[in-house]
Amino acid sequence: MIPLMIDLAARHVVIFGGGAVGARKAAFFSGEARVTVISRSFLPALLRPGIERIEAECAGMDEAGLNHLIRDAFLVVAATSDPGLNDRIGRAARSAGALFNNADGEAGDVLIPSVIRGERYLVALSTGGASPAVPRFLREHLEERFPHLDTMIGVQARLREDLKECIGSQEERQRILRAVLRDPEAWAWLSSGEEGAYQRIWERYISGKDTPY
Ligand SMILES: C[C@@]1(CC(=O)O)c2cc3[nH]c(cc4nc(cc5[nH]c(cc(n2)[C@H]1CCC(=O)O)[C@@](C)(CC(=O)O)[C@@H]5CCC(=O)O)C(CC(=O)O)=C4CCC(=O)O)c(CCC(=O)O)c3CC(=O)O
Ligand SMILES: NC(=O)C1=CN([C@@H]2O[C@H](COP(=O)(O)OP(=O)(O)OC[C@H]3O[C@@H](n4cnc5c(N)ncnc54)[C@H](O)[C@@H]3O)[C@@H](O)[C@H]2O)C=CC1
Repeated sequence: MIPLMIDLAARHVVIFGGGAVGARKAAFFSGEARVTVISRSFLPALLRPGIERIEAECAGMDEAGLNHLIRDAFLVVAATSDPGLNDRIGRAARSAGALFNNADGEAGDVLIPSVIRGERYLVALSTGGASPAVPRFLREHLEERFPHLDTMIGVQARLREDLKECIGSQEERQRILRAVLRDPEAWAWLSSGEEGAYQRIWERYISGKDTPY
């Protein structure tokens, strides 16, 4: 499997199963795609505008019934508690040419990763299905460890432009950018905002006498 970033605006994502897993997948997609959840019951988290719901018992549904429900889907997610049903949904999705993610049953052709997203970055973590607790653990660890990552990216972006004006050697510029990333104090300064942190970093690494890198 390989990671891709896909623009789902105006795409239709059809999710089977209105439990905790179906609700999590719906929240994941509903910021961007049109989302329909099909289930015989729905958790309260799914009872909100922006998510279309179809109440249906799918166990006895024939292929034609399933095909009708996914007819214009770009991606189909099976998140019912019945792996046999999930696998049938997967076969229908494949024959309709839609991508398929299976929350429980035979693996589909799409896995949903843990995602850490800021204004200027996106990290997706996966174990390929081996241990879903690990991507979540890593997400929580990284969120806690780097609460100001967006600010650091802003500082780095500005620094790399400004360094081009005053330092001719690319190797030297690279060394400074990397030294800032490894400097615990630089990370601590970020909590006071981008401007203040930038000034202190500039002073330490460029205009000041102290060049610790
Ligand atoms: C294969 C995959 C299919 C798919 O859904 O795409 C899948 C499958 C299964 N997960 C199960 C259980 C758990 N899933 C989580 C958490 C997440 N699971 C997610 C993805 C995936 N889960 C895909 C592979 C991802 C990968 O590894 O790369 C995340 C990343 C994204 C998301 O779902 O939103 C999200 C974290 C989001 C976040 O918080 O950042 C936790 C942890 C927890 O919640 O604390 C547990 C309990 C602990 C455990 O069992 O590990 C079970 C039932 C096992 C059983 O019956 O015991 C199955 C079915 C099976 O294994 O057959
Ligand atoms: N992929 C993942 O990240 C995870 C997957 N799982 C697995 O995913 C499955 C779903 O988990 P939960 O949401 O916690 O289960 P749940 O039991 O809370 O929800 C299942 C949903 O599917 C619906 N459903 C079941 N059979 C149906 C049918 N015949 N027709 C229509 N709707 C039907 C139910 O009404 C319910 O809304 C479980 O098998 C679980 O082991 C569990 C944890 C994480």
